[in-house]
Amino acid sequence: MTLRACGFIIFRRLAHPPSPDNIQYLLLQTSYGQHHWTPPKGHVDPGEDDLTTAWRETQEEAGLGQEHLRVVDGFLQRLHYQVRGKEKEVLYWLAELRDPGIKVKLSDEHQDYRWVKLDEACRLAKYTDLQDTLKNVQRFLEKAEKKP
Ligand SMILES: Nc1nc2c(ncn2[C@@H]2O[C@H](COP(=O)(O)OP(=O)(O)OP(=O)(O)OP(=O)(O)OC[C@H]3O[C@@H](n4cnc5c(=O)[nH]c(N)nc54)[C@H](O)[C@@H]3O)[C@@H](O)[C@H]2O)c(=O)[nH]1
Repeated sequence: MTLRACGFIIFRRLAHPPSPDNIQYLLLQTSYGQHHWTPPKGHVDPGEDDLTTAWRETQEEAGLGQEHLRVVDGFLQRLHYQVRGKEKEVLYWLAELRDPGIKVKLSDEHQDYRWVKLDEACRLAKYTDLQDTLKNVQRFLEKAEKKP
């Protein structure tokens, strides 16, 4: 059976420098395994719908809820990779931190977090599919800004 996880790619915009250089992404580092970096996400509980999972995991792992985040319409990315011989599907929605000063609160599952620009986010997220997803987000945001 395919493993399934859902989460949010979360970004914030700082007041300076001018856009798009002010866009930073939130990555969390696991406190277990290879200490890898990903956006907040986690396994779908039995009977739970995907978006509910994304919100629950984001609240549990980063302390961020609907009062802190604004979902960006029109973006949903699916990743497929293998974990210990099993297929895994991960769905990421996109959300912006409403107030860039809001603090992240980690759970025991993570040991560190960083707000980083695209280049550094791609360096931390060492998987090509996740790097491509982050690049897609950046393009998506830059295109949205150019719309009248
Ligand atoms: N002690 C211990 N405990 C673990 C371990 N493992 C899990 N636990 C427990 O599970 C709970 C987590 O539950 P949730 O939060 O609900 O689930 P998720 O958020 O889904 O978390 P996972 O960590 O299960 O899943 P992934 O992030 O998907 O990593 C799995 C593998 O895939 C690779 N990988 C990661 N991302 C990408 C990508 O974007 N692209 C590609 N291509 N590959 C990627 C990565 O290299 C890794 O080897 C924890 O509380 C622990 O109790 C472990 O190794 N040791």
